[in-house]
Amino acid sequence: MKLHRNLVFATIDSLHLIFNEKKQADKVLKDTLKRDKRWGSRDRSFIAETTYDIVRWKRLYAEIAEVKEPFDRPNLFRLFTVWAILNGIRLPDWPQFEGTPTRRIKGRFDELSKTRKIRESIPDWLDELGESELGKKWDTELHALNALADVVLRVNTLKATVQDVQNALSDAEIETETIKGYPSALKLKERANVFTTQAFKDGWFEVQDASSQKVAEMLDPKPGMRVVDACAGAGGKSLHLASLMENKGQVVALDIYDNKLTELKRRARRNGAHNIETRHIDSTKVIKKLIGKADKVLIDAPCSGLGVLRRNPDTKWKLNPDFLKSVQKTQRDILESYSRMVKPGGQLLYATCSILPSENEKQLAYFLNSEAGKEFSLLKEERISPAKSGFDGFYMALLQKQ
Ligand SMILES: C[S@@+](CC[C@H](N)C(=O)[O-])C[C@H]1O[C@@H](n2cnc3c(N)ncnc32)[C@H](O)[C@@H]1O
Repeated sequence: MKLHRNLVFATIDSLHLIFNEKKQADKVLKDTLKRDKRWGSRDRSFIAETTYDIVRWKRLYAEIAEVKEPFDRPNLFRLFTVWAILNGIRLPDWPQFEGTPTRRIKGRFDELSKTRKIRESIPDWLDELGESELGKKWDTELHALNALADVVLRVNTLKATVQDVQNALSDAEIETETIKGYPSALKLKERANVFTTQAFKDGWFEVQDASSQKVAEMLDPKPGMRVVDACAGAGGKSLHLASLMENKGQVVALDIYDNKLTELKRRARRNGAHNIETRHIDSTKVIKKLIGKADKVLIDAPCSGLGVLRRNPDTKWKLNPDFLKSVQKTQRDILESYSRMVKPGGQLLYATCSILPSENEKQLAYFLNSEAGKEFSLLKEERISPAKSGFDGFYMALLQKQ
């Protein structure tokens, strides 16, 4: 692979914004990729994949390069150099790469890789937490969470069949395959930008990991029901619920952030999902009005996001113990308060994209022992292990109200 100056500089600029200015990686890349209209898909992939790689391996690379945050420009180049050497890429004759200690980099990589928290590039506190919560399993889960995520699509059955989407993408030279056990999922055989395809613009599919597709399926909403998606965000699950309900009945999508609901409405229009009503939670009244009114309630709770590190590697560097504590309190509050929206005989599904029992099983046990939880019993639960499934880490528990 030949390194091109403007692509490497764009990568370095992105890393500066992510590491030093603490900007969100996906937003930074979205802006960076708009910078030059002449960049083709390979150029864009180089910038995005290299940036994500260096974010993912920040600790390992920084220790190999012996550099500390905040990273000045020469140090960002040192991180890039480590990435290039470890990926077997020949360095061009640029001043930034003069005197690169190739053998030392490889030697330090071998030496430092003996220590898990450096090899897997994770902060000390998070490594200790993972081990204390998951024991021996942490080793394999952590390793799996550093792999590159597949691109998985969910076919919008309101508009197309799996075969329709496969054919349309194949015409655009994007090959896909079905995934056993996931009826609406298609996996890309090779990474590609699917957002520019006509099928996407026409709302035939959404990009949604296979594990995430299990959530709405486990809730199993029926046409005609009233289903509340209590933490709807930009609506990944709301759209899936609407399609499982064949546009009949009502999906009430709630969130505390109105801008996310605005995005949800835009996506719903593209998807032809007409039975979604958004409501911004701007006071407790919004929940009160829905008490005892829902056949099914989905709580796709805010969480650490530890199950989706492959997709959002910068979460490793953004998470901190205080945030974790506060999000766990939010999870308990939400379960207690939002469970009241379920009507007698209805169902509640609690889900997170975390693999930590303290956000999952333990929250559920706490809820079931609380006053609000006494009316509920556990029907089934599922933990999706990134190591075993190859997809995102998720937890979901389905509860029945008496
Ligand atoms: C895991 S994300 C939801 C993802 C979304 N369901 C999807 O499938 O695309 C959790 C959401 O909970 C929202 N949230 C945080 N605190 C909340 C609260 N107290 N009540 C409702 N939603 C909340 C966040 O804004 C975020 O959109």
